[in-house]
Amino acid sequence: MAKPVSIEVWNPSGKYRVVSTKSMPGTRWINLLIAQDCRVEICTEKKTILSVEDIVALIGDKCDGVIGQLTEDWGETLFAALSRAGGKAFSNMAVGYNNVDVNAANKYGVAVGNTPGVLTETTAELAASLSLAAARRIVEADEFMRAGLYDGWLPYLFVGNLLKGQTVGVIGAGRIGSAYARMMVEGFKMNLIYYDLYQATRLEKFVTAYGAFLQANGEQPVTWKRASSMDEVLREADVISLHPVLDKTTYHLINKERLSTMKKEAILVNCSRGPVVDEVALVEHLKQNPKFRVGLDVFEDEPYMKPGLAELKNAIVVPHIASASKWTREGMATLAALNVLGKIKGYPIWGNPNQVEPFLNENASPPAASPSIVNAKALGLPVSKL
Ligand SMILES: NC(=O)c1ccc[n+]([C@@H]2O[C@H](COP(=O)([O-])OP(=O)(O)OC[C@H]3O[C@@H](n4cnc5c(N)ncnc54)[C@H](O)[C@@H]3O)[C@@H](O)[C@H]2O)c1
Ligand SMILES: O=C(O)[C@H](O)CO
Repeated sequence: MAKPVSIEVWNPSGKYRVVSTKSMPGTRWINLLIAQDCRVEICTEKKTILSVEDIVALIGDKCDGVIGQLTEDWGETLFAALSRAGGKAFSNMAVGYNNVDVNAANKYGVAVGNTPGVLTETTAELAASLSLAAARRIVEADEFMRAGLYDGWLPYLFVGNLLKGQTVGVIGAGRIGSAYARMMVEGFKMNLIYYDLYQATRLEKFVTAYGAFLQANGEQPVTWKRASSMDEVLREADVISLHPVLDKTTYHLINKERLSTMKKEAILVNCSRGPVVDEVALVEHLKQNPKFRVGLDVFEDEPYMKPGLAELKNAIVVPHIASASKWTREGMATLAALNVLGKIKGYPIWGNPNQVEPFLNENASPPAASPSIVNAKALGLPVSKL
């Protein structure tokens, strides 16, 4: 028998029981659920990562839907428990859903939601911040200053890399990868090389138009290239940012062999998922190549770092905060709640998960749809014509 898990209850008399495994930013998501007759239960346990047993206890005997987190293991056990409790909806409060076994959800007929779009620019901004911080050695310089080591300007003090005119490489040019590419091209006049399974047509058009604008103004135009292999990006780019989904094809995409093909002074940024990089190989590479720098938001065994990483001056490490802006986190909570609510109410699925703005407008009621259900097709759920 699992021990009871502490909760906070909103609208106790609500007809539908919706559980959130964590407290989430803002109150709009709670109000939207209450307005549609939901009793909202929020887990208030102090520990950061809930176990499968904790979540089974939270689901209990009757539960219509759950909002969960990317740190939780949503597999056979949890979907079976949710299904037994009468639940038909689960949403991650995240766009990535590599922590969810979608086949298990399909088996129990549970819709799986995610939260695309609302975190695109926020995540791209953090990737750009890490790129700049690594290029200009901002964290090292900050530590030096605070340690009282600065005794006057010197020609060699914290010399880094100029981004203008260098090449930015993007692996996974989807929503976030494309937004990051635009920031680096437009903001720093970098040339672009990208690799994705699909052509990023809008991104290519943007760089072409921006290059023409620069040329018309007497400046060096920026260029773009769609690489035919990932290795081409690794060989040619000065700054490389990783933005693919994590799946079998991207696990350890960056390994010892591939690191050795990169420029000795390259910068590698990872704001996707930790296991996209073989972190042990990365630590070794950083030790052997002190001018190679990394900016990491995600780690292979979160919350842990592989031994040696924390001691390296050529690594900047932050705790998975790429989507951490107030607007984005409140929006993620809203989208996750509306995914669950939409399924409970029998609404159709929103037609375009890349355009979720109508759900985020605080001054209007959200559309009667679930914003993004990743297994809608597998479950045969109807798609909204709105
Ligand atoms: N660090 C964070 O806080 C944070 C925040 C948001 C998203 N993410 C991660 O970023 C990922 C991407 O998010 P998105 O909204 O841009 O998703 P997206 O689906 O729009 O983009 C992912 C891209 O990866 C490409 N891709 C898939 N397999 C590939 C492969 N083998 N090689 C090259 N490209 C491949 C896809 O074609 C797609 O264009 C999420 O799945 C999530 O894991 C992390
Ligand atoms: O996938 C996501 O949404 C992130 O990792 C959380 O910000």
